[in-house]
Amino acid sequence: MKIASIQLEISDTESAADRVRRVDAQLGNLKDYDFILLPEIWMTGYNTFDNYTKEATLMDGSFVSHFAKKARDLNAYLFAGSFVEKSGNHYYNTSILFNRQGKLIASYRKIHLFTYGSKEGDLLTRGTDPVVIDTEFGKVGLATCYDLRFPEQFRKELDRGAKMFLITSAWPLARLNHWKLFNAARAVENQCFLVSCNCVGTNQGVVLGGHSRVIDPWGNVLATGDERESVVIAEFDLGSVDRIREEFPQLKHRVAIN
Ligand SMILES: NC(=O)CCC(=O)C(=O)O
Repeated sequence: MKIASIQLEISDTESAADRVRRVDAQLGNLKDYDFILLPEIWMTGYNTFDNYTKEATLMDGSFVSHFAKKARDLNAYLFAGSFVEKSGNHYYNTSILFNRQGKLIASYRKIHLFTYGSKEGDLLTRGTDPVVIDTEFGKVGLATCYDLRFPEQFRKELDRGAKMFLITSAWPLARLNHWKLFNAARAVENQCFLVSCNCVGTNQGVVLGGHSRVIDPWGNVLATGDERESVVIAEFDLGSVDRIREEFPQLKHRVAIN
């Protein structure tokens, strides 16, 4: 399975339309990938809270239809990162996954909204449902940035059959050590592959941390970005998850603790 994580630069000077054009150009260069990822609220810029309600779109709006077509053109699973979704009087941080035919096969509303120096929790409604979706390679669990700090969400996804986690993020450089730690911990404790997509650049004074990761169930970093815009790529066999879990059956040794 070939995977590409587009570690996008976010700046306050680029318009959303220009950023979409730039992403389209990057996608155009990614031939023969099975999974492609984009970061969290990348079109608006995660920290540009004043634009959240202005730029919010419906689930059947232009953001979704645009990337449905891209997935079809690329013949790839496209995890298009997240956008501000408007639904009735509520706004959500919603990530979306398309299959190779451009069908929207999963949408996930961020459960753990970030409130530490962030207006996300004031502006948005939190999601309630962890998401795991079947793909031709196996089951995949979705999560968004701050969710990484909450292992119980990933355990729930494991219990629903996840063999790989896809993470969309706008995680700052200030807590890069936590980012690296949680990326590895969620992979190792659940014996899953984990692929993350973070932003770089400076958005509303927040320096974003990059270091998008591809991590195997042993915690080995198969690929990583640095603090510059790049496409992080890796190739691995998701079938190896079953072999690793057989060889080192840690998940069979769980004890229900009340
Ligand atoms: N976008 C986010 O959820 C940021 C999370 C973060 O900065 C942290 O957990 O630290």
